[in-house]
Amino acid sequence: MKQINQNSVLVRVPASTANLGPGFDTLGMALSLYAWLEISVADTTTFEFYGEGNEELPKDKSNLIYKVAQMVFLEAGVAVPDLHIKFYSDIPLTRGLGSSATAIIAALIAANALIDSPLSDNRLFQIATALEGHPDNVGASMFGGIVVAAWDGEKAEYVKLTPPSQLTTLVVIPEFHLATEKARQVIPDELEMADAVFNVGRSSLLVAALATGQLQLLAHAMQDRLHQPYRTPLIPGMSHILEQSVQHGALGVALSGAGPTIITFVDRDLAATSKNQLERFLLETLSEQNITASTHWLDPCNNGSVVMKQAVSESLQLPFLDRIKGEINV
Ligand SMILES: Nc1ncnc2c1ncn2[C@@H]1O[C@H](COP(=O)(O)OP(=O)(O)OP(=O)(O)O)[C@@H](O)[C@H]1O
Ligand SMILES: N[C@@H](CCO)C(=O)O
Repeated sequence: MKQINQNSVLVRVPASTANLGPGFDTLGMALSLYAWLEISVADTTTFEFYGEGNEELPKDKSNLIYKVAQMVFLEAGVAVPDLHIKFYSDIPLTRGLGSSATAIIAALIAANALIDSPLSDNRLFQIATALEGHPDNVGASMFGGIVVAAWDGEKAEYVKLTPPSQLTTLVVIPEFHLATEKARQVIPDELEMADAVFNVGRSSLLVAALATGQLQLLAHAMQDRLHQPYRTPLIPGMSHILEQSVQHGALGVALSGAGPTIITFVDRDLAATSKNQLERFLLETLSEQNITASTHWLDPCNNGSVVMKQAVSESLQLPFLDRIKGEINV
């Protein structure tokens, strides 16, 4: 068995929005909202979680982060150590911003870095895709930018695009949780050919529009008939937001991942008054349905996961995080 040379590793992983409308299980974009994971070799396995909802996560060896780290050690043929796991996340759980993908990617990258990275990034991506069941969130969280990916159940292939510099996003995050598993159950097993053609056209146009910076095409290109129509009953107010956001200043709009968060794509030079108007529209539409929500302006994040270079003695404490959030621009 190989030996572990480092004591501690800290990684930062961005949130992601999946599908971008028509690219179900295929398109993902990293967002400027982050989770941090620090793992250290320890005598017994212990956990510290910070961030909304994270204190509820299992704090034993059934925890996703612990189990995924073990997969890396096992595949690399390294003696499985006990770990001290510290996780801090600004990414809300079960809201459509890829929290499960960030946990998986963070665990894979941190565990691999702890043992001097014997597994390639591509291998980590393959493991992450198989664990998550689709490559869109994990690809974006790992590589950053916009990831276009296809998985056949065995192998995932992807291309990363740099998001257009004019593009920013406004997300509206409802207070309620919606597990991806539940939001996948409502999608039918079969599809009309006309709807399939509709989505192939929109998804292809969307990738071309994003690759060439033709943001005026987003309103058309972000339309979907594959999953959003079936998920609208799960999110009251969503159909009105999908229909009306462009009239309220957005370039395009989509359900973020499996929801309930809705993401609007916005020209970063849009006038401040129009930005405020869009924000009000989103919040008021949900409020009319008695849904409390918050809005956040999030830029696309072109960097994927990063192993932070910091002294091993520094730990993942909140004052430390405040400092790295302010100082490190990766
Ligand atoms: N840090 C973590 N440690 C352990 N489990 C986690 C962690 N983060 C997320 N999870 C698991 O992932 C679940 C959320 O995943 P889910 O796919 O339902 O939503 P999401 O990933 O936030 O949204 P989406 O996939 O739609 O973008 C949580 O309920 C929890 O079980
Ligand atoms: N593509 C996935 C993303 C959420 O994990 C879905 O829409 O179900």
